[in-house]
Amino acid sequence: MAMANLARRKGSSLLSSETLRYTFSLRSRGFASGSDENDVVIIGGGPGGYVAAIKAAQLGFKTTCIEKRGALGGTCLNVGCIPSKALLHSSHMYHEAKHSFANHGVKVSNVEIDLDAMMAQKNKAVSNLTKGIEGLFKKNKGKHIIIATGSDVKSLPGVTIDEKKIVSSTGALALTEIPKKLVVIGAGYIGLEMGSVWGRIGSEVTVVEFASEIVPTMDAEIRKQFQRSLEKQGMKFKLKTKVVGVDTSGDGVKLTVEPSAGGEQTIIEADVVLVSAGRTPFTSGLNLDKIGVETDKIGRILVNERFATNVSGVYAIGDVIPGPMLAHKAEEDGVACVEYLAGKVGHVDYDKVPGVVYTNPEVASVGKTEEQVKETGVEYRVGKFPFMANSRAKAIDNAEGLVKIIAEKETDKILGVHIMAPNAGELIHEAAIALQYDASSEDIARVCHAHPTMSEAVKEAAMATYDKPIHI
Ligand SMILES: Cc1cc2nc3c(=O)[nH]c(=O)nc-3n(C[C@H](O)[C@H](O)[C@H](O)COP(=O)(O)OP(=O)(O)OC[C@H]3O[C@@H](n4cnc5c(N)ncnc54)[C@H](O)[C@@H]3O)c2cc1C
Ligand SMILES: NC(=O)c1ccc[n+]([C@@H]2O[C@H](COP(=O)([O-])OP(=O)(O)OC[C@H]3O[C@@H](n4cnc5c(N)ncnc54)[C@H](O)[C@@H]3O)[C@@H](O)[C@H]2O)c1
Repeated sequence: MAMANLARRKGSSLLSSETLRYTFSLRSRGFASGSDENDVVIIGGGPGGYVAAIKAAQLGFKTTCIEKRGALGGTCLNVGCIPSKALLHSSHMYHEAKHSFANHGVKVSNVEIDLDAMMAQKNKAVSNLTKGIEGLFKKNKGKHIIIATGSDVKSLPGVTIDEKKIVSSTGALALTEIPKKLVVIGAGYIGLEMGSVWGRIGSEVTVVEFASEIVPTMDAEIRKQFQRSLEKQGMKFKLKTKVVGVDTSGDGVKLTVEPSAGGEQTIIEADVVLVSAGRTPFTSGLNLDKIGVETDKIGRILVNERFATNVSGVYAIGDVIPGPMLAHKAEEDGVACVEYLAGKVGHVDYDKVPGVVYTNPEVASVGKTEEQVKETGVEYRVGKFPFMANSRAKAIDNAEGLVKIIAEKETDKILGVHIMAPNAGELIHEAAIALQYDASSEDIARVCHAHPTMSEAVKEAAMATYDKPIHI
């Protein structure tokens, strides 16, 4: 019986070029069955790699996964999606207990944070899930080797990450004390999520952002409301500002900042600084230049629609190639890539990958922003519905946010959906399906939605797009 073969490599020395050459030779052999060789070797056990490995085994390939970390799951499970969502949930519960329970007639006194317990709960979630993948590997038999080396934190000139005073997201997920003053560099996904975690449990959070707005990729109207909401929660923003120097010689950190366009410098003091100004593809140690794999200016491996690089037999998926740096996108890449290898047709549409910022409220979107639609020159309609007019949101006293739908004027085909709500990350999937199947706003509006649910706001926004809503 074929057993799961999990080859792990610890330490910083990554895959040798020898292993990559080995991968080519396997591909050129055309996945001959009955041999002791692997059909598919996958480098990296993150969401891209481990999902590709499972799919490859399901499709009958002899597969091996090579992972340098001591656990599977990659950035996402070990130091990304999962631990951050664990801390977001714990800190949210604390915040609710302190600020919202009383409104619901629930009296609590002495609400306190036990940071060790909070971190232990996060660590438990991570280890359960990473072990779970090993279970999935065994269940799917076969030798599994996953390839997809993911991404790493993008460093900033003159800012050295020590994971103590100057931390990346990895350090921010494991602080042993609540910093009095946290400065976040970059108002993107990581900055706003981790800023929320520490802000909720007591840190004074200042976010320094180079651009003139937070999450520059977000629909502008939603973004403005989102920023106001975060400001109400106490987060401070310094937009159009860049960090030009960092001094860690004293007890804390002194950051020198100046306007992005240049100008007068000021000093911001912090106990901890989080560097969250983007991530960069991770290909260190792969000797890509030696084997001639083409990359773009920022180091992303270039692939065709079948995930093949310019070097025969070499494929790439996930954060290491162009496209949204998201776990679910990496998973879709993994499945599609292996399906192509099996002679089937794979499918990933990068224009329909949902994105979610897991703050409170959450902000979720799929498809185009209004600004992007405008740029295409297509005539469009916008329908909106505020949660203030949604009965479930009112019943639970959490009615911040809205649903916004953008549809082509002539055909009513939905082009983009943007939701700000406590559970926007769940609500967005109705819209993702609608976009995938080229639905019109009327299609959504005519589907019976259960009452009372937050999803009714999606239906009402759809009604507002092609006609009129009922409840406003
Ligand atoms: C703090 C944080 C929060 C995030 N939250 C979310 C979220 O909520 N939702 C979401 O969709 N995305 C989130 N992301 C992004 C998500 O983690 C990535 O998009 C996703 O992990 C990419 O998957 P991947 O398989 O391409 O790469 P990775 O998950 O980075 O996995 C690559 C793996 O390859 C291994 N590796 C690298 N080189 C070698 C080598 N030479 N040999 C062997 N192994 C190697 C690495 O050790 C790593 O385990 C978050 C990221 C961070 C940092
Ligand atoms: N909820 C999620 O799905 C989730 C959560 C965390 C991370 N991620 C993924 O991880 C990736 C990396 O996250 P991130 O927050 O580091 O990147 P990001 O791309 O989301 O945001 C980076 C921000 O930093 C700003 N910036 C860049 N250089 C700067 C500088 N020198 N000074 C000040 N600001 C600067 C950018 O304008 C941008 O707003 C994200 O793109 C996302 O794909 C996703």
